[in-house]
Order: sequence, then C-alpha cells, then structure tokens
Amino acid sequence: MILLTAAQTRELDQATIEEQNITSAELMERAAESFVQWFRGRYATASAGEILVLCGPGNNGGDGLAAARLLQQAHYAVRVALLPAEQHSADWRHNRQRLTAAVPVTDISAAHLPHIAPHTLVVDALFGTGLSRPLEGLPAALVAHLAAADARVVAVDIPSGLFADAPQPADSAVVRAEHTVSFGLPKLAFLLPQNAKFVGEWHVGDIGLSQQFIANAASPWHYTDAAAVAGSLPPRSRFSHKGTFGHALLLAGSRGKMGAAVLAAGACQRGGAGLLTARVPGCGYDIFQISVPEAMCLPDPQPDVISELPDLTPYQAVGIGPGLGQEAASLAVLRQLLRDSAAAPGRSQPMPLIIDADALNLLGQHRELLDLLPENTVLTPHPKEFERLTEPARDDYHRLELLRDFAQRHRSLVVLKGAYSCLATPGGELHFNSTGNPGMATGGSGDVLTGLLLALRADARLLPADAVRLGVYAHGMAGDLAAHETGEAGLIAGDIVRQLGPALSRCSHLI
Ligand SMILES: NC(=O)C1=CN([C@@H]2O[C@H](COP(=O)(O)OP(=O)(O)OC[C@H]3O[C@@H](n4cnc5c(N)ncnc54)[C@H](OP(=O)(O)O)[C@@H]3O)[C@@H](O)[C@H]2O)[C@@H](O)CC1
Ligand SMILES: Nc1ncnc2c1ncn2[C@@H]1O[C@H](COP(=O)(O)OP(=O)(O)O)[C@@H](O)[C@H]1O
Ligand SMILES: [K+]
Repeated sequence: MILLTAAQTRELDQATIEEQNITSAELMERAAESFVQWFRGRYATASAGEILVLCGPGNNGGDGLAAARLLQQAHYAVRVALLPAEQHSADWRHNRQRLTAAVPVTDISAAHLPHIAPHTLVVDALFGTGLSRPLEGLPAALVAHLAAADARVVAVDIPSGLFADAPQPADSAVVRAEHTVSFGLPKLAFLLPQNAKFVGEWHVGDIGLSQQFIANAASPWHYTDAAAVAGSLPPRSRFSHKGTFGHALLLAGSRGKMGAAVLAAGACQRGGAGLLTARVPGCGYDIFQISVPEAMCLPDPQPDVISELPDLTPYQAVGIGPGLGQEAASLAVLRQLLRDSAAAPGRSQPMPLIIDADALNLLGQHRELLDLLPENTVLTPHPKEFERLTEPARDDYHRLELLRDFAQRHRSLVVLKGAYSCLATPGGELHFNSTGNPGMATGGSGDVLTGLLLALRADARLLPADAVRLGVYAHGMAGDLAAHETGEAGLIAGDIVRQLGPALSRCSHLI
C-alpha cells in the first residue's frame, strides 16, 4: 500500500469524484458513514453519554457535521460546537443545512469555549489534511481547553493541528486523540513515534477512493501489508534439496552473549535456510552445538571473541553482529568480511551480507568501512545504532531523511527498527512495516530478525529488497502470533523464533 502527501490526498479526492461521477458531498457522506460505522462498533449508545462534535470551517468540519447527523439518527445524544470562520467550504454549508434542530449547535468563541465534563466523548473535526499552518489563537486555545478537560477524543481523519506528512514546530497545539479514524490510506504522520501521543490508535475506513489514482501515484512511502508480501515466498519445488535454499554463515556471540548467536541461528533455521554454519568464540562451542543441533559450528581459536573470518567460498549469505562485542579482533574480522564479500571468488554478485548490533556499532566507529559495503548489504539498526552510523536526528521526519540518504548513498537496504520498522532501499523507497507489537520490545528480538533475514538473503530465489521486506513483515507477524499465546509482557525472543514457521507459512499462502 502506498502513502500519500496531504496534497496528493486532495488530488485523490478530486480524481475519485471525477472517475466515479459523484459529487464531493457524496464523497463526504461516505467518509461520515465510514466514521460513524467505526464509532458504532466501538461505543454503545447507552454508555457513550452526550457526544460533543467540534467542527472547523473546511471539509473536515463538514465530515463532523455529517457525522453528527448520522450519530443522532443512530440514537446517540449529540451536540455540535462550531469554530467561527469568515468562509466555509461548500460541503460544510451543505451539511450544516442538513443538520436538524434535534442536534443543538453552539458557536465557539474565546469567551464561550464549550463546557466539557471529564471523560466526555469528543469528536475532533476541526482540521484535517487542509491544515495550512500551525494552530494559533482561538483554535489553539480550544485544543488546550480540550486537553485540560480530560475528554476522550476521537479524531476525524487526523488529529487537528497535526500535519499529515511534515513536522510541526515543537509545542504547537495538536489535539491528543485516543483514536483516529481516517479514510482510504493511513497517513505518514501515524507511523512516527513522535506523533503517537496525538494519534492514539488509528483506523482506516474504505470509502471507495480511486484505485487507479492510488496505483499511479508517485510516492517514496509504502506500507507493507499482507497484499505487499503476498507471493514473495515461492513454494518449494518437489525436487528441492538443502542446497536449493542456500548455505548461510552466521558470525555471532562472545563470552556472556551466546544467547544472541543461538537466537539468530534458530531464526535462520526456522527461516528456511538449507544449511547454517555458525562462527562462534571458542567458549561458545558446546553452548551452540547443544542449543542448535541442526546447525554446524566453526569455533574460533580465541575463547572469548571471534577473531578469524572463515573462508567464504561455501556460503550464499553472511550475517554478522548479534552478541559480537566490539573488540579489535572482531573489527578486523568485519573489515576482512567486507573486503572478501565485495569480490568473492567465482561470484558475479557480491556476497549478500546482514550487518546488525555490534557490527553496526563498529561501522559507526570506523566510518571509512562504509565505503566497503557491497551493494544491497542489509543493515538493521535501531534508532540509537542508526544515529551512531549517521548523526543525531532533529525529529522523526529528519531521521527518515537521513535513512533515505544513507541507503541511497551506500546502495544498501537499511531496516530502521521500531514499532513501524522502516526499510529504506537503494532506490529511495521507504517501506513501513505493519506487523509486530510492543511485546517484541524485549532483548533478543532483533537477533531473531537478523537470523531470519540471513536465511531469506541466502535463498537465491528472492530479490534482495523483497527478501528483506518479507523478513521484516514475517518477524512482526511471528511476534503477533507469539503474543497471542503469551501476552505482550510474557513474550520472549525465543517465542518469536518458534512462530517464524507459521508466520512464513501464512505469508506464502497470502494472495
Ligand atoms: N481525503 C479524503 O479522502 C476525504 C477527505 N475528506 C475530509 O476533508 C478534509 C480536508 O478538508 P479541507 O481540504 O477542506 O481542509 P480542512 O482540514 O477541513 O481545513 C481547511 C480549512 O481550515 C483552514 N485552516 C487551515 N489551517 C488552519 C489553521 N492553522 N488555523 C486556522 N484555520 C486553518 C483553511 O483555511 P486557509 O488555510 O485557506 O486559510 C480552511 O478553511 C479531510 O481531512 C477529510 O476530513 C472527506 O470529506 C472526503 C474524503
Ligand atoms: N513496539 C513495537 N512494535 C513492533 N515491533 C517492535 C516493537 N518494539 C520492538 N519491536 C521489534 O523488535 C525488534 C527489536 O530489535 P532490537 O532493538 O535490535 O532488540 P535486541 O537488540 O534486544 O535484539 C525490532 O525488530 C523491532 O522492530
Ligand atoms: K480532525
């Protein structure tokens, strides 16, 4: 699924109206119906109390007026408060006229801010994607009044005061919604941690927007949903053998951090690797062999850290980093790996690499190594690791710019991990992942992702970016399946490993 800018969203409305030969009022009616359908599913009339709908002067306010009418018809107690304006949109006026006397309407002024009892359900239809500047004056005072009232806010389309696709100045007034009910496509703003306190839980209703416009729209932003990964894991041929799916090499672990190696190796096995060999420090040999009997093990001559790179000839992909430590000997191994991978003997393509955790930190300390990264190398930093590779970001939007620039400059596939992990491609695309849950915020979850991506990059049937997008999606789905069994608090990284098989199987059955 693609994500659009606010300007493209307006074009999409227009394209839908023209393509389907409907009026803009009819499209607004669909939006209001979609909102009310969600609302009715969430709040029973008996327990909702009196609902206050706050309406601005544009089409977002028009949605609010139409929703107030439909809510009243559905037997909710509703009142409306209008923000004063010199001009109103045509569809606002249309819906103002359609509102019957059964819905009390008041005008908002600085002297008459609406009374809001604690826990009142408030529908925020002040401003939507037409927001042209930060809120000031009366709208800002109203937002502060709403926050002070401790109301339960449901935002129409987007919380008022929040830009859909760009940062707003710090401390500008933005409504804090418990739920945001949007139309057609999610907005970029919903996916960024800095906006979570405004957006709350978000939902997107289908209002029949032009699929043709969406398919042809140019945007760097994508949202990886089930449809986006459907078919990206080909079925296994009846006559396939372990060589078909690649031999992966994992360099992971140090004294006290062998768990990272075991988790990554387990994930690589569950991710479908034909063969896995792990390079671990000498002290990890028994631990590894006992924990992951399916894998082969090449213990390092050094007891505590990895100090020597094995010959890469037998392997189709190499993963390095989980639990590695940042010793000088391991830095030398990383440097050698980058050199050997760029021009692996007998290969037309560079060796597929996955670089994570301490290997990323080593890259951050020795940035000259970034120039050695082979094309399509996968890096999986969390925001702190990413900062070490680049620079501190001013905000989440700036971090996305840094991410995109980095992936383009180094021709790499970078997964910025988080609630909506974002894959940046060498071509400048950003793919936000839709699966996963806060239960995955637990030590070792990232090691599991590294192992899974290693397996998928070793599988020559998959294109590099498709493998990573699928891996990130299946990892999140495995986390969701695991949380279903354990609850979020009880989830541990090993649970994600155990659910990778079912998750991948679901992905391969998606259509
Ligand atoms: N997307 C869809 O599929 C569909 C979208 N629909 C709905 O339409 C919404 C977009 O409507 P919209 O374009 O009329 O803009 P909206 O957000 O109501 O605000 C514009 C008004 O606010 C004003 N204004 C702006 N900033 C301001 C500020 N800081 N302080 C004060 N005033 C400010 C601005 O004035 P101006 O900038 O011209 O000075 C103008 O008067 C969209 O979010 C969705 O809810 C559905 O109905 C149909 C399907
Ligand atoms: N709130 C969340 N929602 C979805 N996924 C999450 C959330 N928190 C963490 N994750 C996922 O869990 C993994 C954590 O990785 P990382 O921070 O490297 O952990 P570790 O270093 O402990 O292995 C990432 O893939 C991330 O996307
Ligand atoms: K709104």
